[in-house]
Amino acid sequence: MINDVERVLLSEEQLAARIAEIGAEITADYAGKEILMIGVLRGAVLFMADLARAIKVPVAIDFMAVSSYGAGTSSSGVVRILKDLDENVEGKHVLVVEDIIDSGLTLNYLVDNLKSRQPASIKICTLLNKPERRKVDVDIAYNGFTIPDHFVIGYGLDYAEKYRNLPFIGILKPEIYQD
Ligand SMILES: O=P(O)(O)OC[C@H]1O[C@H](OP(=O)(O)OP(=O)(O)O)[C@H](O)[C@@H]1O
Ligand SMILES: Nc1nc2[nH]cnc2c(=O)[nH]1
Repeated sequence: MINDVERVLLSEEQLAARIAEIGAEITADYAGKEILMIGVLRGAVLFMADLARAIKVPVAIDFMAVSSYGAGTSSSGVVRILKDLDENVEGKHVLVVEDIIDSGLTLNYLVDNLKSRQPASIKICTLLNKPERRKVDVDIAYNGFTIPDHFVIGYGLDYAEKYRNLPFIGILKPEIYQD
């Protein structure tokens, strides 16, 4: 698995340090409130688990699964809800947690969908942001790292369901996906 990595973009230590910072920022911004964190399966799971523990106000957790990528490396633009929330978001302070925002198509669809359910507030937190590939505007409240346009894997992010358990964010060797 490690031999498929061209280079480490963000080390385990860099990820932990930045997540501690974002957690402190979110804790201050939501003082006196409760957060409903909505994780976008499956990539956001590792980030969400670490971020939740860095936040000191009460956090409830729910998940949505949407599909836009299949096994390829770019978004089709067609977003489907594969799993909806278990919680009602009406009147809640929703924090949508993503691993990466690339074209923005997934989040754009998801946020519109969630807004129609009348949360008290809705904000987006992403670990990684790839602005070079943006197709639609996304309003990001908390951004871990802005990264260049490489296909990255690890710390939740996959290629064809592999590499999610790498503890760092790495750049995948192009020959792995350019057959
Ligand atoms: O900004 P976009 O171009 O829409 O891309 C971002 C989306 O792509 C990835 O999900 P993916 O569909 O690969 O599913 P996964 O999280 O299960 O790996 C990522 O987790 C985001 O949800
Ligand atoms: N694994 C992975 N998924 C993505 N979805 C959008 N961009 C990326 C990326 O660079 N890596």
